[in-house]
Amino acid sequence: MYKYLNQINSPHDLRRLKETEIEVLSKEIRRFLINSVSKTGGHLASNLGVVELTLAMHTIFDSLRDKFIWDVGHQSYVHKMITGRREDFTTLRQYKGLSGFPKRKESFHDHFDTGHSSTSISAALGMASVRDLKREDHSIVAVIGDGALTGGMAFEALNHAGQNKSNLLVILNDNEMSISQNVGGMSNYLSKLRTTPMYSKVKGDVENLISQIPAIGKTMVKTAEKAKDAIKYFVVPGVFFEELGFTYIGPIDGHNYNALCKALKQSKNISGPVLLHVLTKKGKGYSLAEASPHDFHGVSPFKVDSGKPLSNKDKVTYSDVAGKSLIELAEEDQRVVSITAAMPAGTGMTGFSQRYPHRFFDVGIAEQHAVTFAAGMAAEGYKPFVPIYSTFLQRGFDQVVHDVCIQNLPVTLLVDRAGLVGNDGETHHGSFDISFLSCIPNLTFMSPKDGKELRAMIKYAGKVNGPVAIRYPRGSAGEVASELGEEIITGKGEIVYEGGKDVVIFALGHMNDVGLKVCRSLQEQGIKATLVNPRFIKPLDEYLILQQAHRCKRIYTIEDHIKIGGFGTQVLTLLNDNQINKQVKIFALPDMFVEHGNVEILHDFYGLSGEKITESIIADFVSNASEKMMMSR
Ligand SMILES: Cc1ncc(C[n+]2csc(CCOP(=O)(O)OP(=O)(O)O)c2C)c(N)n1
Ligand SMILES: CC(=O)[C@@H](O)[C@H](O)COP(=O)(O)O
Ligand SMILES: [Mg+2]
Repeated sequence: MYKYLNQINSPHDLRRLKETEIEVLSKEIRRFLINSVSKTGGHLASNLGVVELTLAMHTIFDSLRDKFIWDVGHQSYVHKMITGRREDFTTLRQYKGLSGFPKRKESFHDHFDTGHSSTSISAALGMASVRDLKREDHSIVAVIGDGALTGGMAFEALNHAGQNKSNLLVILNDNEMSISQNVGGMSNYLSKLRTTPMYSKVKGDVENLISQIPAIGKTMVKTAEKAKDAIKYFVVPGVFFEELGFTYIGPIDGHNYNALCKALKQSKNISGPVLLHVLTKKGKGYSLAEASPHDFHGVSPFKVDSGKPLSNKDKVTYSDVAGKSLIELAEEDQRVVSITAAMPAGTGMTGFSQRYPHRFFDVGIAEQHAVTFAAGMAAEGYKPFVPIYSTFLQRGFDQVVHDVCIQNLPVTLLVDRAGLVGNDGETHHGSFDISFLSCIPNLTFMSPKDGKELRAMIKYAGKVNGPVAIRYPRGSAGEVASELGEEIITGKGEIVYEGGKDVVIFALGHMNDVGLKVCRSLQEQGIKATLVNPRFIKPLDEYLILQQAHRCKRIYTIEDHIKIGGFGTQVLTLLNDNQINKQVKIFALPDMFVEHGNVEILHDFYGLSGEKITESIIADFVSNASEKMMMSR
């Protein structure tokens, strides 16, 4: 079935194949990827686009000695396939299975872990600098997409690399797409490079030509220099990168294996940093993905013929609710705008962007900028909302502190993908936001138990004249009724289930679902439990928490977040400050990076499933009862 693919046991095997055989191999790789990812889910379109590029890199370089750094890393599947991990693709992104991103612990061919965007050039430059200090001579290659190039870190690194002068190859994989359509001035500049009449002109020819312009006399020299510069700007391809100190090669057809090999070889002989501009098609070889690369960027299992997902995708997600609620708010309040850092669809904002194109801003993969941009708008009297994944907000921490909260500006962070996200794993779980946000003065911080409450919280945020954050998870928000849900009052929680005084459970946000199951199971065992939805992480509903803590024998908290600095520790501090000396058990994630896998499996493993929590609470009651018996003897 896979004539040539089956012959590739290591990258060295590539060098035995002829050009025509590489062409067939490329098709086989694409067929393998489509079939395999259609069963497991994963990042498809980006990988289909880099087949020839990856093969050429492995032909010209030796990935055990030379170091490839894949930006974001979602396009590293082909690299994984030909570095001995093809068999593992049945387990892709599953619990204990193959990671969807490069992992140093997975293979000696992976030299740097990625997942968040725009880190590759910095990491590559760091490695190149050590190589130079040690006087070693291997190659370092960063592969960065046009989307990832919109991230500030990439520019910071280009700026440094141009001056540093270390030998370093940056391959710019330009497919004119981020997850959605790419945006920004750099993206426009790359489009111009694609269409320049100098398309394949080698820059040396042009520079030669320029150097032949005669310069006579002092004024003439100056004029000639100016003219040279002007000409250079018009005719030297990639002058932006050239001026930064890079040698620019390209653009090269990224699906032409021979041309790629030639350009990679050429780059090896150039001293200093080189930028190789490669043009590829996202989704190449799968017509549905070529036509709609956005839909096949990250997929759940799907039918290959139709491209339709296998499972029912009609569930309303928290992101959907956020998008709809923001449209409603924008209707009422002209000052409401929405800002995304390259995640319009993932954050549920497609509808908003269509409805209010002039009030919607996609700033590229630039979370820091997104937050400060929002602060600027807020300072001018607008009400910016920033829907952003919890994990990517980590990038914007200082901006939240320095630009939003110190000035007490009315920016609302819609912290999507809070808690464990599942298959993307440790780089993407949203398990730190409570720790890093709740310590910031002026911020109001909430978490809804369901979609209905999210809608109410967004409405409430619209009225707050200061910074607000609302955290909610990836996935289904349950049924969202058309009415708004209970009114949100600052610092007020609610009792969700009144079962009695043996146990009180404070469950944060979506963990109320679990909390409810636990209460019912405990009830069956004769343990009377009450469930409280605190709604607010900041300010805490101190009255309700203290009241319930006084009244109940045992106190538990549940959150989809790490324990350190989380919601439970704040409850603990409150009780301590109020001299309530009862034992509190915090159900939260441990102090470690949680691996990839299905969220239910992970929650169960880390003791956050209804079953595990119920068992643990019952065990407390049993051990307490036996302690009492021992003491009475
Ligand atoms: C800091 C950060 N923000 C957002 C993302 C989400 N994200 C993953 S891939 C991607 C688009 C990348 O586009 P590009 O680099 O051009 O790669 P392509 O998929 O087009 O090959 C985005 C926005 C991320 N991984 N990291
Ligand atoms: C690679 C990356 O960062 C994104 O593609 C991410 O995987 C999207 O996650 P969601 O599927 O939760 O939108
Ligand atoms: Mg791209």
